[in-house]
Amino acid sequence: VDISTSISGTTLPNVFFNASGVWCQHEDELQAMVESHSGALITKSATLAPRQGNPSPRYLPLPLGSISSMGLPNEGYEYYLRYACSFNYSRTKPLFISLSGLSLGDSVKMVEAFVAADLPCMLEINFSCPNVPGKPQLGYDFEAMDAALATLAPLIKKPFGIKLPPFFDIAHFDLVAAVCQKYSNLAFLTCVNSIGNGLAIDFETETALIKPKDGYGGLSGAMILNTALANVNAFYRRLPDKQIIGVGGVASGKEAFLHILAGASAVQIGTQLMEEGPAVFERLNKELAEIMAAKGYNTIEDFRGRLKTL
Ligand SMILES: O=C(O)c1[nH]c(=O)[nH]c(=O)c1I
Repeated sequence: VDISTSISGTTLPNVFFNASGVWCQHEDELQAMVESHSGALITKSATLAPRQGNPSPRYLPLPLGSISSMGLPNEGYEYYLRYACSFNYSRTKPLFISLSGLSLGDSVKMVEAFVAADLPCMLEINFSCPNVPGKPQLGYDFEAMDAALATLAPLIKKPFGIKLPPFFDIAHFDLVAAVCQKYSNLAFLTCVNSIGNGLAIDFETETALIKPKDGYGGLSGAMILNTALANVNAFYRRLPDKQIIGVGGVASGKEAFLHILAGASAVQIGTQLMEEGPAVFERLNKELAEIMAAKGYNTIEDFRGRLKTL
């Protein structure tokens, strides 16, 4: 995502954009993203049919991040296909489309429609929605993930990416990387989705904070930064021919710097965008540029992936 941004005189690639799900369900939100200082934008994960999602309260900020169980509310893939057809690709910033089929058959139908439209937007196939009651997420079923990629990668033909859940076992990093390596047009991995099925409880009322699923929801924000950095770096080390988009716990230029040091080529913002609004992107670009200047780095490639170990 090298939409360059000129901060303090230097032109830097603008590596920031929204995490799918935040500020991207409706056209007015997407327009606010276009007008923001983000380097790109991505739509809310789409299903075949529109969905209301789970009952509210379904998102809440927490002291160290947030908990959410939205339940895949979206306008249906045709809404985002129309948006992608009318998007001005020459004048704006790169557009990513997130698809999250409730079945492989649904994903195939949505992918076929986007492929038929032959648009410059980039597909990010979501393998990791943790909040659809009764639907275990694909990201934790490695055979099903492999089968889905075996079907979808040849259909998509062009470069595309997948949104992965966090993994917590070295053997899982190895297994998932081995699956991803098989698909040459799988160009990027977005790591990580929320840490699924956490539980936030109100001490006074002794009640779960969010309504869906007895209060179980995805954990995001500061509390998942170190898990996100580990996943970005694990796949960066294992998949040198692919790019990693880092997401999880980025609230300032500092966490963005750490994601890039771990290997990220771009950085998505979720909870902090939810809390601060699209103005967050101007601040993040400025802070990252200041950190780079202070450390003597001129470009992202001067430090991307250069994490040292002891
Ligand atoms: O509940 C959601 O809509 C949701 N929530 C998440 O935390 N990740 C996802 O990929 C999705 I699709």
